[in-house]
Amino acid sequence: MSRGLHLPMAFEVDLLGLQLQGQPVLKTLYTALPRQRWTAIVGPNGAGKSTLLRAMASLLPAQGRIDFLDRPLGDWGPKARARSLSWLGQNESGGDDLSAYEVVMLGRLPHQAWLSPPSAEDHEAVAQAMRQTQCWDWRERRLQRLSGGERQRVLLARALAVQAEVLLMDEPLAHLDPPHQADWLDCVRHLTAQGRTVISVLHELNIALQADELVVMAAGQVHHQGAPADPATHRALQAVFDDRLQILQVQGQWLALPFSPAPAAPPPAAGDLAPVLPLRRPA
Ligand SMILES: Nc1ncnc2c1ncn2[C@@H]1O[C@H](COP(=O)(O)OP(=O)(O)OP(=O)(O)O)[C@@H](O)[C@H]1O
Repeated sequence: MSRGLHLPMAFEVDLLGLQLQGQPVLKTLYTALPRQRWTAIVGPNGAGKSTLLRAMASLLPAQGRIDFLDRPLGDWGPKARARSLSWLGQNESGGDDLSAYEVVMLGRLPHQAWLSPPSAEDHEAVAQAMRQTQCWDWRERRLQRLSGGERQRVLLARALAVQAEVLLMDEPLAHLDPPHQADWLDCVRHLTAQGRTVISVLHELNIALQADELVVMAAGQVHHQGAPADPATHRALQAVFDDRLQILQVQGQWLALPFSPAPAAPPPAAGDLAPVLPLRRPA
């Protein structure tokens, strides 16, 4: 996705940099993320993926320009932004004493007036989101009593209950088993079919390769942006992962397989080279 294209964008990010505790974490960086699509942000550990996503969620101040739905992010009021932009963070803490239902209801706060009780519409949105992520059956259980994967499904339901136009998700598949990863994929496809936008940071490259668009990051910059089937995207992925990745197509689906370069064969020991001769009794 290059500068100057006038497709409708969920985000246009033109950064001069972002520092954390005096350390430059993001450098000069440009990316435009299309609306009604699923974009996956990938790259090695420490590339700056979460930092970029947090800057887009207004959780970190960045130097430069971030436009959200064609308006500068800073021009959005907190409530209007919270209704339009849903956030699922990485390893989120808090809410441990609340029931799963109460946690998901927190996603409805941007729709509620101060101190007013949840409306029928709020309860309906919560029930729908909890059924979608299959956590309705344990809605009465405290968050602290749930396994990592169960907890993640509750937090995902909270993000869905917002019913925002754009969803930002940092490592949404953390702790999810393969069937629930597949359910997450179905959920994302359902959201984009409804006209929503999903932007996710993912480590699971085989899942990321099913996105509509990939942003490949390395060392605080966008190294490449393109379609998952584009050979240039494959080359970029291989480059940022130090060529320790093979990208193959199996039954129409792109797969990324990590591999170790074969260790050099050790030189043979002298004894290994000696011909093995049949022993003969001397005549
Ligand atoms: N609060 C902080 N203060 C200083 N440096 C930080 C802080 N948070 C993160 N960093 C550094 O910023 C860099 C980018 O971190 P970030 O979490 O954005 O990377 P990432 O690509 O999401 O990594 P990962 O794949 O490991 O989750 C890392 O080198 C990290 O050590």
